[in-house]
Amino acid sequence: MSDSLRLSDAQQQIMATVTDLARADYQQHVLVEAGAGTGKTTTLVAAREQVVAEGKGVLALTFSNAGRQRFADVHLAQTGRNLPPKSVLTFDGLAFEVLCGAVEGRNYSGDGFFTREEIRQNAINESDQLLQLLAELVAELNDTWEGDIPDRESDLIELLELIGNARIANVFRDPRMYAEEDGLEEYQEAERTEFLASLDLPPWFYHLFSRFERLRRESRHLVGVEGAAYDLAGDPRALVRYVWANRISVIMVDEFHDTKALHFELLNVLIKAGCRLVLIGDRHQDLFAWRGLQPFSAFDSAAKLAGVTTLALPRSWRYGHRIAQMADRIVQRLQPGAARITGPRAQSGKLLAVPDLVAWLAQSAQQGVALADHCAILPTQADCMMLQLRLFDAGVPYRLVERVRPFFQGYEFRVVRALALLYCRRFAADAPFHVNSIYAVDVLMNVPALGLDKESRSDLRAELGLDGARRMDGQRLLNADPFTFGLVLDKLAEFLPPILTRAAAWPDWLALAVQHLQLHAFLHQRAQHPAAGRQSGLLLDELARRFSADIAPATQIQRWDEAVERFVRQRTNAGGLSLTSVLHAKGHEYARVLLPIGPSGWRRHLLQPSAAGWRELYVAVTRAREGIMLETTDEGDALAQEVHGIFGA
Ligand SMILES: Nc1ncnc2c1ncn2[C@@H]1O[C@H](COP(=O)(O)OP(=O)(O)OP(=O)(O)O)[C@@H](O)[C@H]1O
Repeated sequence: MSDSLRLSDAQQQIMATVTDLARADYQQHVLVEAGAGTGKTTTLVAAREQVVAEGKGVLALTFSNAGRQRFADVHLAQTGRNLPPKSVLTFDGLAFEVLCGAVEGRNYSGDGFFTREEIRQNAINESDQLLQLLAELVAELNDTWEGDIPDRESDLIELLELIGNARIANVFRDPRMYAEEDGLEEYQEAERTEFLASLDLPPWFYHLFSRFERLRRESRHLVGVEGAAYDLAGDPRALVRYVWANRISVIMVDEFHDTKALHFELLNVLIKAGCRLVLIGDRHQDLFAWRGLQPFSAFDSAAKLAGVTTLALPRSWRYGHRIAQMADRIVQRLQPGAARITGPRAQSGKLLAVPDLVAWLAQSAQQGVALADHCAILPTQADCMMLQLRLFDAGVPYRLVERVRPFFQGYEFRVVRALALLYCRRFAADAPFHVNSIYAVDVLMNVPALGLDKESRSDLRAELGLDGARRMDGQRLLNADPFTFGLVLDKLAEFLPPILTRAAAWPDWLALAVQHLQLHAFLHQRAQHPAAGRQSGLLLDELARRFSADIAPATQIQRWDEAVERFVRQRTNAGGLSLTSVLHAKGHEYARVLLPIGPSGWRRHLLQPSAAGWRELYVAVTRAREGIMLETTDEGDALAQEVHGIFGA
């Protein structure tokens, strides 16, 4: 334990209970419910040291890689030592260890999930192989589904993500999904379709999911780390062998709020293997509101375990009483009468509300204010795109955290760019050629309203060099030249609906194209969830508005390219503001958290409150150590009142 950190009484009580649990000769468990920033990870790391000192084998589990890294970092900071290998794993990481591991020449997995030879040859895992398997399956299924399943590489990556989420959510354990395809009565088929529609999933998704899972299991080489917990749930004895062989008797789960039914099944297996559980989490940080499914109540299930002691950590260390008050007001809306969240009075926390966040940031950047410890947190990635656009315009340097894409690589930007190119080629001077234009056209080719069949699409892709080999850095080697590119545009233009083949002035043509190519529907279908689909539509409108300026589209494209290049150069050496979505902000902390309260921000969370929405706002607010900064838009009394009600601003 580092000298600078003195554990509070509540933290010490947890330590003492964990020590008792490790020493006791009967099975006990501890469940700690605590608010954000109350020192959950800090306490768990300290408790782990104590259990190790008792001579017991302990395994710490988290859900995300970020959580695992944070656990390891806190351990290093507290003890000055690195954790021994494999002592903190994600659930999927543990499952992978178990399914691929062996002890004294015997696999943990009873039916020899992998042979030693396979492990030696490293034949396992590799998401590239998963992608290949999925690509083959999609190609096969598309014969039946007439090309409805999107099949570009980026689509396949998104489909893998969707399949991963479907696994965690265990949606296909729903009785409506059980029946085998061949034996389905008509009404069962209707029920299944309805269930899929209620999750906003297309009808082919069930077929894709179930066939993919079957193939993946059969091929055995293709178990990836991601989603491995799902496979392990089908082989519980392997898990028992693993903990016995490694003499693990205490399991600690950080981020317990992320436990889904699937993971709880594994925890039950661990209990049957004789392990004691130490579970710590914050029920309000469960953000897994995937497609409107009822979240699994891990805390309620854990509270019913035999021999469980429930404890709490009441006080935040991260932020002072002012931010604690905001967090508390959100929690009270989620769960009236919930235990109050408090923070030290001496550490007050700042609240600043400005009408234009971007202008404030631009001014601060000019005055040399370091923005590196500031993070703008938005509800979805699509919201991040909109803010990016504003930051980009104002020349404010920013850094994208985790999977947030630069807006100029998003579908919305690419599809509008491709339309501008088509217009140039058909009605104006020739279309400017640039590698980004090839990617843009590739997106447009997938718009269903254009009606390209699979063959035409793949011919055009081949002409653009999009099926070509990859370079070492994973980028494709695009070999199209301006001449071929022009021909591809001509061929693509043949698929335009008649109304778009008639000459019209530029911005009017663009508006017609957005409407007649049903681009909102296209983006909605590609979004991970409906809210993201709506935001994606707003971004499309905004980009279309920008491209509608009274300047020739060719000039506009060139200007964008120059601006993007400038921006990328500037970004590489700037310690700019971080920008992320709430999902990726989890587990991190920043000095200042910036929350835009506009249409592409937290507005709908305040005006159309829902439990999932409140949880997201709670996570965003509680990432702040020193202050919250709001961008308040003048959108009427109702919003102003809500902002006042939560933030006191
Ligand atoms: N006893 C203590 N004294 C001083 N600071 C502490 C103490 N316990 C925790 N902290 C500090 O409080 C902050 C939050 O701690 P920690 O990350 O462990 O909280 P958490 O509850 O796991 O957070 P989250 O809810 O975001 O996962 C850290 O900066 C940590 O160093």
